[in-house]
Amino acid sequence: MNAPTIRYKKMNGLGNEILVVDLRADRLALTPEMVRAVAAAPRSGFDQMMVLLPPRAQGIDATVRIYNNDGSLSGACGNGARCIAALVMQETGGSAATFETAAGLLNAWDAGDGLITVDMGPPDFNWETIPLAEEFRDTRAIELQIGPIDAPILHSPSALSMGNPHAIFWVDDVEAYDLSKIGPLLENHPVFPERANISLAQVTSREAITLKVWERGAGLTRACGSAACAAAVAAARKKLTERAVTVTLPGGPLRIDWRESDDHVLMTGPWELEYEGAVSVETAAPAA
Ligand SMILES: N[C@H](CCC[C@H](N)C(=O)O)C(=O)O
Repeated sequence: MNAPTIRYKKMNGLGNEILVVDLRADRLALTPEMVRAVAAAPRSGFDQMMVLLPPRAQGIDATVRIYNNDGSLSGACGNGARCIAALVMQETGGSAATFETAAGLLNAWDAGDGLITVDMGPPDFNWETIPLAEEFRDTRAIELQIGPIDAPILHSPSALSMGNPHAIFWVDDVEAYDLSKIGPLLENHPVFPERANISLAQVTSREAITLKVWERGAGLTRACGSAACAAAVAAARKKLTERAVTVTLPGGPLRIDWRESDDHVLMTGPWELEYEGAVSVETAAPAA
C-alpha cells in the first residue's frame, strides 16, 4: 500500500460543497477509489471535486475533471466552475478564466459584487446525447413516473443536457415531496442510461423558480448550478417564464440568463473559500 497526500482547497458555491485539487504541477494520478476515500475523510468531504490539470492549449487556464463524491465523473458543475474561476482570477490578477472540461470550453468572468458569471454553453435537447434510452417527442411525452399509473406522484419531466443530464419535474410545492426517497429511484430510472440529476421545480413568477435537486452521484445538495440552468431553460421553453430568471435553491439564489443571441446559458452567483488542507489516502500500490 502507499498513501499519497492530496492537497485541497475546501470551497462552496451557494453551499454546494466543492473540493478543489490542483494537479497542474503534480503528477499524482487520482483514481475513483481515491476520490471516494477523500470524500469519506472528515474535513475533505464534498459534493463535487474539481481537479485542475495542465491546460492543453494556450489561452486555457486548466483542464478540469469533475468528480462526484461517489467517484463518478460529470461533464459540468456550475457551482464548482465559479469556485475554480475565482481561484484562477486571484492567481492571474485577471477578471476572466477559461477552462476545458469533458463537455467543452468554459468561460467565466468577474460580475462585480463578489459574484462570478459562468457561460455554461447552449442546452442540448437531443435525446441521444442527453442521453435518454428512447426518443420522446416533446417534453410532455417522456414515459417516466413515480407512483401508480392512474395517480402518479411525479410524471412528465423536462429532460435536457447542460453538459450533464437533467430531468426537471414541475410541482406546485417543492417541499411537498421527500426528494431523498424519490431522488435515487428517478436518478437510476432505466430511461437514463447514464443516470440523471433530478430536480423539483416550482415556478413562482415569470422571473422566479424555486428548485430542489437530487444530484447524480452526490445525492441531496444545497445547490446545483447546472440544474438551475436546466430548470431555467426548460421553464422558458415551456413559456412558463422569461429567459432571465432567479432560481432559488436551499443554499440561495442564482441568476440565470438564457441569452437569445447565441443560445448560451449564463449563470451568475457567489463562491466562498473555506479552508485549505491535505489528506492522505491509502491506495493499492500501482502494479510494478
Ligand atoms: N453541483 C453541480 C453539478 C454536479 C454534476 C453532477 N451531480 C452530475 O452531473 O453527475 C453544479 O453545480 O452544476
